[in-house]
Amino acid sequence: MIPEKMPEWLDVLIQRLSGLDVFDGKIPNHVLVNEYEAGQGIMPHEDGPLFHPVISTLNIGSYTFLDFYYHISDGTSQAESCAEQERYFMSLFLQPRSLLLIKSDMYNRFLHGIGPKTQDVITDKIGNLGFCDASVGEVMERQRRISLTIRHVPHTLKVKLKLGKT
Ligand SMILES: O=C(O)CCC(=O)C(=O)O
Ligand SMILES: [Fe+2]
Repeated sequence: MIPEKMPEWLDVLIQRLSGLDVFDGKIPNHVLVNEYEAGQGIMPHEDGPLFHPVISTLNIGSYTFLDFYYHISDGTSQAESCAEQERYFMSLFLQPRSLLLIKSDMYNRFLHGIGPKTQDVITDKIGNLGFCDASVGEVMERQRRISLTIRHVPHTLKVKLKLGKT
């Protein structure tokens, strides 16, 4: 990764996050902005070793659900199946204006993804339901959502990127 100066509006957020001391004293240097219209999701994946050991996501706009799945190589009976549905572990309810931190087992042992849905029915498979403004059986409509995934990349190149005139 080639380092570039953060836009000021992101710098403000990064400073506030750094103050929470969730990055082990490091200053986050990588931000991914994703936009989802209702019905758009992201396939189950792992973020890999580059961003290990913690990723943080600020949720803006709509709520969504982040779904967790066993790795095929996990060694548990659920993981033996290749079918996504059977490898499903649980979901987290991501509320608007909330901050999500993924680390430890949730980073290492599970894939995460967002289903391409426009509507959700709240179930008891939601790990953080007790902390959310939602109850089992409730039906919710997804709207446009923007996520800022803020991470620290340990190894960056020591060159500056020059765009435009040479
Ligand atoms: O939008 C999100 O909350 C998840 C994004 C994500 O998992 C990723 O970009 O790796
Ligand atoms: Fe991810």
